[in-house]
Amino acid sequence: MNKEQITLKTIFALILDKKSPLIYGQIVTILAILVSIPVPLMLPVMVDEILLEKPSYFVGSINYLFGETSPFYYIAIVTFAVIFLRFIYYALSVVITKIFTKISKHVTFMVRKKLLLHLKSASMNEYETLGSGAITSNLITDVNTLDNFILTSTSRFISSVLTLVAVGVVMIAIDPLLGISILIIQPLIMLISKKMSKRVGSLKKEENQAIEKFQNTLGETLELYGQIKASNKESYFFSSTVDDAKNIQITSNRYEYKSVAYEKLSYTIFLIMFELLRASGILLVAYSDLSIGMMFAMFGYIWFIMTPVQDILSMQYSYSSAMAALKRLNKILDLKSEKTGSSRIDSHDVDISLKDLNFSYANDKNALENITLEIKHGSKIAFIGASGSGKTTLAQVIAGFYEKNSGSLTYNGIETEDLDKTSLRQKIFLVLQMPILFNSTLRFNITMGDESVSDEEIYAALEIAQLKEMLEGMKDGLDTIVGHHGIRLSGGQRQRLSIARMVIANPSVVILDESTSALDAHTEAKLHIAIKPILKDKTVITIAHRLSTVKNADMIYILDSGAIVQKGTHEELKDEEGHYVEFIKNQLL
Ligand SMILES: Nc1ncnc2c1ncn2[C@@H]1O[C@H](COP(=O)(O)OP(=O)(O)OP(=O)(O)O)[C@@H](O)[C@H]1O
Repeated sequence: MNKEQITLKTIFALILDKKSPLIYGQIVTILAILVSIPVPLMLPVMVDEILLEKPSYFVGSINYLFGETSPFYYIAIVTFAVIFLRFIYYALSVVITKIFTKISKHVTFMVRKKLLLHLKSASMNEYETLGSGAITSNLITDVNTLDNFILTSTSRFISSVLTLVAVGVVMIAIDPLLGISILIIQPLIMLISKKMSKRVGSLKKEENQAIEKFQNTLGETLELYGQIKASNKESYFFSSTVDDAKNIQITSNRYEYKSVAYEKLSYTIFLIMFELLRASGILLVAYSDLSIGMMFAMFGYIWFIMTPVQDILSMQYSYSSAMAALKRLNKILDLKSEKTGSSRIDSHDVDISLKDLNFSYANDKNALENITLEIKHGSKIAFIGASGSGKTTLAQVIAGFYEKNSGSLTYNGIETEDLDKTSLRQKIFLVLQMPILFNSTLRFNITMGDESVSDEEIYAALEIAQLKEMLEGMKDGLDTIVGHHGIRLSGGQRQRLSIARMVIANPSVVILDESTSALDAHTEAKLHIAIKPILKDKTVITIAHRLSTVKNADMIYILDSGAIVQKGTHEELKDEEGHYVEFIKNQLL
């Protein structure tokens, strides 16, 4: 087991962080129990002491405090006392809930924080094995399940057990036979009804699955609405969504009527047992010395212990769901962290070297095979190859996004494992083919939140990226919101924005992965001219399909099925039989 994992022990330790509220909470809980226990007893006692004229403790105490008075006042005083105790109980319950909610929210916050901090350093390869959907649901739903368990176990478990013990003592003192019968029968009935609710649990599961499937289909249908219309597939997609909606109707129908039937059945069993206990109570009054008042008190306690019994029984369910949630949460903590060291790249110049490097995406076959190459600082390199040959993968491994499986990857002679990854990312900038933007302002998307960048610098970067005209057309200028994933910008505008981001970041190594593929030839040419001085002293790795883009590179690497199959300058390769000649031929077609 990974030592980082969250276990019950971890949770317990987090609860103990709040030691004083915890102790205070338990003291208030005991007070609340002490206040609530006499309540069901007080008015029934009046039956004996007033109606059956057998004055005892209560009447005696009232006489002592207020002097002898009439039955009306005796009953009124006790009623006020009961109401008062109920209010006190209410106030104490609020305090208890406040204390324990605070404790459970502290624990769940710490759990969320631990998971987020782990995610922050998870390696990309590992992160992709779970995906954003599962992680989001873990961080929200599973942590909430845990929250529920912590709240109920810290606040209600001890109080329920203590209440049952206290009531048990009182009931046995009143009448041992009836007391023990109630203490055995009541939980037994609750257990039976719990078992019944388990049966409907599987129906609820079916309903939930149907809802989840509907949500997924609906989500995808709505997200790809435009594409569905463009491919004239509305009928197909919407009819399968309607089928999923129908499935919700069927499963909900089954679940809802059966759950009500079971609920009512278990309540009926409870009422029958209640009647039997009542009959036993009356028989005990008739044949033993149990008084009528005490009999009523016992009836009151049957209802009274319903809540603690229910709480204890539901704790088992809450415990098993919390354990299942923990298991899922620990999957996040099992994601291996990015290997990072403390060595930093201090110089501006970065020489990159790859030797016999292999890489595969999670358990797949190798996406990169025995890659060996040297990238000297300031050189201009190009990767070409068929679609799927591994160009982007290679660029991402060089940029430190993915971790190699074997071989060596060094920056200025420092192995990637020993390198502080933040220092690497300051030096390398990857301009993607399809940059995804934050749903924020243009300014934020260019500076990535770095407030030290002035508007003048941003305007200059936008001018180089050929976005000045676009900016002039926006009435909110740099404060224009770009929409979810940058939806309000065209593909070409997003690519240019990413280039502006690179200009601002001013890295030593720039990787351009088809970063101008969405531009028209005229804009692309202008951009190349504008960016040339910026790239002059930088290492530039270009991935491109156009001959004109790669022709002037110092070294061209040709990839096929994840391996370098040819390398050389344009001059060397153009006469060499192989992939490059094919590449040139294809450009001429
Ligand atoms: N995140 C990923 N998870 C799993 N496999 C992936 C992932 N990204 C790419 N691949 C696989 O790795 C191989 C190389 O993909 P890569 O994107 O590096 O190719 P490419 O040469 O850049 O292609 P293109 O020119 O189409 O962009 C492909 O077989 C692809 O299916």
